Amino acid sequence: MQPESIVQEMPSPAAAPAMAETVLTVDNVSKSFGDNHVLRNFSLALRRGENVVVLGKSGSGKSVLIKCIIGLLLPDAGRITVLGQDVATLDHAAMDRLRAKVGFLFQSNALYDSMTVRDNLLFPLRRHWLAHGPAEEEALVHQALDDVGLAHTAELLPAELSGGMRKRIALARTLILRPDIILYDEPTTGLDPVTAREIDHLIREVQQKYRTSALIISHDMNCVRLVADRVVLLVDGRCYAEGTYEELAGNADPKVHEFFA
Ligand SMILES: Nc1ncnc2c1ncn2[C@@H]1O[C@H](COP(=O)(O)OP(=O)(O)OP(=O)(O)O)[C@@H](O)[C@H]1O
Repeated sequence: MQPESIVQEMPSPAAAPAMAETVLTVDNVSKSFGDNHVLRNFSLALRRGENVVVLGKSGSGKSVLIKCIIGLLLPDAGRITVLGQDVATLDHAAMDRLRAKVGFLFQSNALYDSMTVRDNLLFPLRRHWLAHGPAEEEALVHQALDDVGLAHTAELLPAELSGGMRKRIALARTLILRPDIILYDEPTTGLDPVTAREIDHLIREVQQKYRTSALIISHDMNCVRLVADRVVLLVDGRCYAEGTYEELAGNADPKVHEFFA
């Protein structure tokens, strides 16, 4: 019989004082839809400056997990803490303030097609009242575009950009708010292999430049290998295994091995 999980009991953030500050904890979260028990006592911790990839098969609950983290779904049990705040206790205004510190890179990029790149970047800035006047806005737009290597694209429309460029602009729109945490939903899906690797490197550059923490959902094993400091395997609703890419790649457990075969 297969074990339910090969992970040791997750250490609570308080029990890991030697590690960097924990910026996000998912603590024994369960979420079901009727008889479909998607998350079952799932736990993970994300530390400052760390990239954690959640790896799971299609339908394993990765999107449900992200939705619980950003407060779009309410867990049936367990607790999610983001930057020290219990997500379940936040009212709309507090959740909105928290979302300014947690960037979310949608798989679809979710750019506004009718707006220029500049206006796409200004949108979150103005929504969260984070810039003071046109000169500061312009400087922030320029810095964010420079960070993703697309300083010359401010006047272009999303339709005038390649898929990889749109992904970079979506990341710039996230970066402009200087988030503490970035949640990446399948960041390389739909991109050709060369462009996908460029995005992987950009994810690493952002991590190193701004010391952001990132939770990344990905099926792309090259992406996982390149961006993950730690990989969490979501199997049967649980954290089945966790470790570095190399540790898990060398794990002989069949449920772990099939991801790396
Ligand atoms: N709002 C909802 N109502 C009912 N069931 C849902 C809802 N959202 C998700 N589910 C179910 O939860 C399960 C996990 O879905 P989820 O989208 O999280 O999977 P995933 O791991 O992100 O898959 P993929 O990699 O294919 O995107 C699926 O069985 C799905 O049908």
